[in-house]
Amino acid sequence: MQEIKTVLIVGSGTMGRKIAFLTAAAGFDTRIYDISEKALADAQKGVERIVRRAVTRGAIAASEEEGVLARISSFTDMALAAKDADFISESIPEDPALKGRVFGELNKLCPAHAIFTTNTSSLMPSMFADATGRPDRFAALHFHNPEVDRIVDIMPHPGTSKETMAAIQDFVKAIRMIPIEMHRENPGYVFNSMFMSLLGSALTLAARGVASPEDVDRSWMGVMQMPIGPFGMMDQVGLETVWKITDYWASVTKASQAKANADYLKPFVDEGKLGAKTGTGFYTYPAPVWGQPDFLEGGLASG
Ligand SMILES: NC(=O)c1ccc[n+]([C@@H]2O[C@H](COP(=O)([O-])OP(=O)(O)OC[C@H]3O[C@@H](n4cnc5c(N)ncnc54)[C@H](O)[C@@H]3O)[C@@H](O)[C@H]2O)c1
Repeated sequence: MQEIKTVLIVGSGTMGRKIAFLTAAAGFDTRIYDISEKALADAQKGVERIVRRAVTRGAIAASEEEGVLARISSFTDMALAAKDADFISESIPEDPALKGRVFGELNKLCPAHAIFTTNTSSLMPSMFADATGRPDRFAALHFHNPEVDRIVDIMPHPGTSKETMAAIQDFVKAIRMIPIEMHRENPGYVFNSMFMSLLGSALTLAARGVASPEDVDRSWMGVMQMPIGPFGMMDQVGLETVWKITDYWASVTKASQAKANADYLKPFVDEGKLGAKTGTGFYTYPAPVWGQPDFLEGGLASG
């Protein structure tokens, strides 16, 4: 398997820029490709903030800051971005047709040895493996929040080669993350599959009017001794993302409760109440009540 020197990040949004930081910090020549100069300009500022936060929390030394930024270059020209790329990490919107089309274009422009990975949250790599044109060198490589945790899922589809899985494992270790090697496709990977069950159960309780989001969170936080509950977590993820995933799986599984849960989330999305990033979701930010010392007592105090 070819040595990996140059990593191409496709899509420079929330995830692409975080992954770009990881690969640049690990010493890889890192290219970011996006469709517009505006997206790349935003990403540049975003990466700078990520680098500064990494220095603050001690993930890299202040003296490394310039070197990390210098290893990252940005492109709107796919051919230039793809030239000599050894490893591709894709983080574009969650649409199998779009992902397949973009990988198909990349296949024509990237070297034959390059490995293709998708950071999809909820799609199966087999849905667009053939469209990549190199299914044996394609798998999902899924990050959670690399600024907070180091867990990364590697999920093959039935056509992924063993060599590709081994090369991805090595790459994950090289960027100082912890690989969770999956043996087969599974919606939600490992962590998210447990996590989505929790969020789904919490949504069901609220959507059916069994208990308020605050009390659902209190229950989870109080019993499990956790600093945040499922609705607080949904606000962190972004309610449009939670809605999209809930709605997508409701349509795939035809589960009526999942559809009711998606409908419960939709007004938040329509009103732009997307959670922590917009200042309002189930809670208001930057100081949500679930972070207050007396939150657990809240039920008693108000009741
Ligand atoms: N946000 C998360 O917490 C998270 C976590 C893990 C995985 N993911 C997955 O990562 C992927 C990206 O999510 P995100 O939150 O970073 O999205 P985002 O909307 O923040 O960013 C998507 C980026 O892709 C760009 N883009 C759109 N079409 C493109 C194209 N044809 N070619 C190149 N770039 C294009 C957009 O301009 C944007 O910069 C999704 O598949 C999502 O499911 C998200």
